Amino acid sequence: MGFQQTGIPGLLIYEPKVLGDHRGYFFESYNANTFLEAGIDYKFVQDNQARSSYGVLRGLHYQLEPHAQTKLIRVLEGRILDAVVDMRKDSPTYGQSYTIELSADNKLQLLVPKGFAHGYAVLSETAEVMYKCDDFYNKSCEGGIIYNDPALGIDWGIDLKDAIISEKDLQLPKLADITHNFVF
Ligand SMILES: Cc1cn([C@H]2C[C@H](O)[C@@H](COP(=O)(O)OP(=O)(O)O[C@H]3O[C@H](C)C(=O)[C@H](O)[C@H]3O)O2)c(=O)[nH]c1=O
Repeated sequence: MGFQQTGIPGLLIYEPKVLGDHRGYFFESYNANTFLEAGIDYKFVQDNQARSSYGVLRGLHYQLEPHAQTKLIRVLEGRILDAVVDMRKDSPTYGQSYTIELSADNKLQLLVPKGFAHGYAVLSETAEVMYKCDDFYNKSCEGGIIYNDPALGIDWGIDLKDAIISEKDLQLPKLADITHNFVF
């Protein structure tokens, strides 16, 4: 319960305190004071929610400054393989990817700071994903990395020949081919 390091600076797993009783359970899915007590101070301004079927793969996406986004991701229904890539040029873990299964059952959340590309693949029949962002959507600041970039070697947990991917995401570049200067 609480926050757990991932080995990548700033990328944290959060496990909420689940209060069960004879009716079911209750937990605070987000409480700013809980984060502040851990020295984590983000001002989330936008909540996103997406529903997908098995095999849908969204990402890997990021937004550049001045609209780079920190995200707090959780799953309301089903299971996903969540994946991030550290794109912070001055980071000791630049170019490293990290994956974790997030699900309605494990109730784990992933706190992804600005400077990461983010994506997920749906492992269950359907999945409902919700995430908080600390900056607003801005299409002109959007960027991304192709999901199967061999340099990242992400195992999405699904058979990629069955993956359901947007045309936009199929056109994304490899990390090595991204020329713009990341400003995070
Ligand atoms: C992200 C976003 C999208 N939209 C609109 C734009 C499109 O008309 C429609 C679907 O957008 P998109 O295909 O970019 O949705 P995803 O592929 O789920 O994108 C997300 O994928 C990965 C997992 C992420 O982490 C990002 O938050 C986000 O890029 O929603 C909005 O109106 N507001 C938004 O904040």
